[in-house]
Amino acid sequence: MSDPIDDLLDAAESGKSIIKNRDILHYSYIPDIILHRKSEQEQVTQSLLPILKKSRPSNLLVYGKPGTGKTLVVKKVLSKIQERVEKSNFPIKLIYSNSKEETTLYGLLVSLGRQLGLNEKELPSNGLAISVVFKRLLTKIDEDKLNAIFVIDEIDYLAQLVAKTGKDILYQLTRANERLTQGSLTLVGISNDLTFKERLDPRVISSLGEEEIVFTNYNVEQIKKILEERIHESFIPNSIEEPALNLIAALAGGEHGDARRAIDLLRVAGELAERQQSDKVTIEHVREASQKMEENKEEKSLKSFPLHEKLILIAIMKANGSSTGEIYSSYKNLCKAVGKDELTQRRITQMLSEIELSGIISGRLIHQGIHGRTKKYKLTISSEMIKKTFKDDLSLQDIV
Ligand SMILES: Nc1ncnc2c1ncn2[C@@H]1O[C@H](COP(=O)(O)OP(=O)(O)OP(=O)(O)O)[C@@H](O)[C@H]1O
Repeated sequence: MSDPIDDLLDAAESGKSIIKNRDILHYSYIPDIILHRKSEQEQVTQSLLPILKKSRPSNLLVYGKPGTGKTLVVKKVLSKIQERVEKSNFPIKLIYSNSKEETTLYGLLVSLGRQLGLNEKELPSNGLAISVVFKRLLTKIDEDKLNAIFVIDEIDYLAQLVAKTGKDILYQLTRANERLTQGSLTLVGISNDLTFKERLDPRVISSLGEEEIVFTNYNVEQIKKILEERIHESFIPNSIEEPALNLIAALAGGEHGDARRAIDLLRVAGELAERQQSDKVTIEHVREASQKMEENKEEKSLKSFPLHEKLILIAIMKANGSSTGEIYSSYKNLCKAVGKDELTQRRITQMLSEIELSGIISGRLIHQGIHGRTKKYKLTISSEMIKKTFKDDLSLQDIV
């Protein structure tokens, strides 16, 4: 009898492999050529260039929709500067951190501190006041006479973390130079939320946005060129059918030209083709990949909801298209079934609007004559998806 594991391993060893270098399809890969971003590369370089001349660059804000190459361009400019400063003995520190990878402001500051060279003893991973952590970062810059550039990716997320603690750390970061006697600190913020600035303190806006660069959206043709370049490096020749390539470009380029989505689609479609032992990626592989990615996204977003939001979603699933009042009574029953105290109707109404923003449900206002108006909600995803995802949740297993 054949062994199912051996069968698969044999197929993988002897079978067709159309992807010749998987790493090139990873989101962190920095390609040699960055297409369609000449002026953005020039602008970021111009802005950071003073550091090579031993003076402090202005703080910089880089904006643009997701997947428009912001991180890629900034990282590439930093690595080129790094190559050059390694040859000189001017103490420059280029530090990159992503706010989304840290759940607390403390964690983010510690990650910056570690990259500055502060160890656990000099900067413990917890237990200090934020102001003390911040002071230790500045003292390190000062004592070592460092010229530091802090790149903070997804800075809009940091702004949210800061808002939660009520500390004006962003303001302090942007104005750190006033507290340094030696060395300097420049802040480069990257944001894909174009409206995030509107929520900041005006003092922060003026110091953080000393310079601003906006990354425009890629169009479908540009996405196609980026894909062709990547395919050339990562796949064996002639392994992507032209209609498949066009479909990836159209799917990723349709909304706002998201190069990350395009490359992810390409990778997933390539993997599906390999798994099916096909020697070409076809339009069907791309469709399947797109569906799979969409499902993963929905599943991830469903899993991230807190318990009461999940209960609301189950309530809607049970009576799709029902009114706020009906959802509320069904939700109350579910709370009883899982042994949790119910929240107020007012809070649930508010939560419904928040969930609607995520796109998982959609609401429609219904006028009921003399009875006023109510909002009816329905799921935009399948109830199977909700069942499948929540079945893994011990506290929800019995009610889905
Ligand atoms: N012009 C380009 N040429 C080649 N690859 C690109 C280009 N622009 C983006 N990419 C690739 O697309 C992916 C997303 O790019 P990047 O991370 O820079 O986007 P971003 O604008 O920072 O997005 P986000 O705001 O979501 O972080 C990366 O894998 C990157 O290599």
